[in-house]
Amino acid sequence: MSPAQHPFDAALAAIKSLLPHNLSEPRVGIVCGSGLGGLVDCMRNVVLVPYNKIPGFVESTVHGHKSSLAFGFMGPGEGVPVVAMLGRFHPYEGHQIRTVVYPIRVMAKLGIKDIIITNAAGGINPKLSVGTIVVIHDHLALPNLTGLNPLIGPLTSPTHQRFIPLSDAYSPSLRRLMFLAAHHLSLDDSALAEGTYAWVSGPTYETPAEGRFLRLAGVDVVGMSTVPEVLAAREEGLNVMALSLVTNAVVIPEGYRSIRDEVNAELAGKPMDLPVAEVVSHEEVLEMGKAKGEVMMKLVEWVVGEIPKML
Ligand SMILES: O=P(O)(O)O[C@@H]1C[C@H](O)[C@@H](CO)O1
Ligand code: HPA
Repeated sequence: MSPAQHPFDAALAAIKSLLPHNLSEPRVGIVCGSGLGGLVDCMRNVVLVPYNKIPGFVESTVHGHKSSLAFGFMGPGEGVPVVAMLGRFHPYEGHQIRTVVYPIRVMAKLGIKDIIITNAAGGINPKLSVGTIVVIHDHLALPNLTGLNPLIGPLTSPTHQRFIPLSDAYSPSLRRLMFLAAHHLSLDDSALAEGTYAWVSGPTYETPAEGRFLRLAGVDVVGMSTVPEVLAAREEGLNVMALSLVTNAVVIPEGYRSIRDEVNAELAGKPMDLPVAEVVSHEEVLEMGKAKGEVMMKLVEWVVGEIPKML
């Protein structure tokens, strides 16, 4: 790469050199969360571009995340040209926050106008069941509040605004389409919910106290991704929809668990029968992604088919 060349130009040139012309101008971008790479199965004429062929991209090191962009068509008829990230980058992998959002910027420069960002998340709101898909309408980004914001630093384009409002970050039109999709697919009301996503850095899952704190803060689901991508997408001027699949429950059951009470009850000859807190694992997260991925896939496919009719 010549020093005068902008890094985005190198990435765009590498991608385009590997694509047939009809796939090189995608309209919609999709980010596949943990266990949700099956979304590629509803794309046609798929061409994969491995991340290691794209300057500026790194590899995803997380199990369940591949490392390719998938280009293809989705939806009825000719279909809508889409690009899907099979595998994302998380700051906890050791990637710089700018690297984490770099693919979003590249997809924007390829011409996408709308982006659907998916993730696996822990349920904080006890009303949400494992397997529910949550349409995110707001977020609480603890790392942003303490200085890890992907938009810190020099602007990456002279057309970007320095200060980005987030009151309208999650497109009401796209969210509306999602609920129409659920109706169209005759899904139960409980299959699709709305809620606030908390971004935490990970890679540790929440302690019970952190779970309670997030609940008190009005959070519905918690995860380790998505928000940096949303911020970059908004800076790039994209319409954003973000979806969480609830893969596990975070909040511990009421009444759990005083060891002193337990010991005293045992000593009094009346052992307590208390529930044991769930211990979450990434394997469980991936399994739920596979089990419910098909519902997510059908919803996303329907929405993508409708997007060109939106304007
Ligand atoms: O990439 P996402 O947010 O879908 O993955 C979630 C958060 C962590 O990366 C991982 C924890 O199991 O799943
Ligand atoms: N916490 C944070 N991130 C997650 C979780 C969780 O419980 N489940 C899936 N991603």
